[in-house]
Amino acid sequence: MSKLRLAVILNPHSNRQRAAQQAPHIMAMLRHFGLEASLFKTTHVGHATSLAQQCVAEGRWDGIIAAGGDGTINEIVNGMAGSQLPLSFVPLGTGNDFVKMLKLPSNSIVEAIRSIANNQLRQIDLGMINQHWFINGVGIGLDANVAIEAQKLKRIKGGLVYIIAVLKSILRYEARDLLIETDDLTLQQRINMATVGNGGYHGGGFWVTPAAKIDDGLLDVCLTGEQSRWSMVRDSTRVRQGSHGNLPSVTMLKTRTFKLYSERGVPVHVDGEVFSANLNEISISIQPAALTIRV
Ligand SMILES: Nc1ncnc2c1ncn2[C@@H]1O[C@H](COP(=O)(O)OP(=O)(O)OP(=O)(O)O)[C@@H](O)[C@H]1O
Repeated sequence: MSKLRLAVILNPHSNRQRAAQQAPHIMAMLRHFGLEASLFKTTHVGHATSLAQQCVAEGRWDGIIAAGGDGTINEIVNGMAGSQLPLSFVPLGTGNDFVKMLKLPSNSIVEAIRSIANNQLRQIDLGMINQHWFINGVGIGLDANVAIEAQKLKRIKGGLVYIIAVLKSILRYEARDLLIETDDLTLQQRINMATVGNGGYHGGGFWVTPAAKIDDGLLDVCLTGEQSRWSMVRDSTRVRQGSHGNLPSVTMLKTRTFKLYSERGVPVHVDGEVFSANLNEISISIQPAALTIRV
């Protein structure tokens, strides 16, 4: 069998610039496992989408490898939509929430590349929000506000950014009155946070939608109603373990479509990146078996 020819799209900016140093190691490991690969580094926001579009159009690749975090995977998926080209993953991000669904032997670069070389293909679902693809999930409300606050803190480095962003959001974010429509329900509720997942892990390892499967043709939704600031902090350990489903403030749902209306507007993140600071209408659907992956 001839060698697989793979295009590696690497975001050197992932995990606070640490991904940049991994490029030589990744290329050496790909060669070691008998794969032929070329490296394309992103130079700006949105670049991974145009690189993926270019790879699809060229027609000379057997697959693309997303080397970065969830935001990079999202950009690549948006450049590959509709193509049959398989996508693989070398996790280099901060949260790496999507790849947690793939149950790779460990989170190491070598194991990720070993599994790519095994050449097992599978079909997975993708989500779509207002005409934009997502692979892992959409966060609406407080957690999207955290992403917005973190973006504002450009001058502060390291994990402190997230601690400040979380504290500011818990202290200042106000729950919104939302109208939500799913396949079988219409709800009118004051909501602090809504997570719509294809994958199960969000916000850097929180198991918010623990029943999610990436190939079941369904979205998993977790709605959190208005609650005191103290109970938000207290319940966060339950969310990490995925055991928050029966808390009184939490509603879990499965659906194919999810529509939301908010008069005041809500902040939204998609696959961990800020999507909008204020949306009044959101329409989300699941597209079954929309992406082929090689993992
Ligand atoms: N050269 C670049 N300079 C600045 N930003 C970039 C560059 N290339 C890509 N980006 C942006 O970096 C964003 C974040 O990257 P990514 O999600 O891979 O890392 P992360 O945030 O550390 O990981 P995770 O999302 O898994 O927590 C991407 O959405 C992309 O728009």
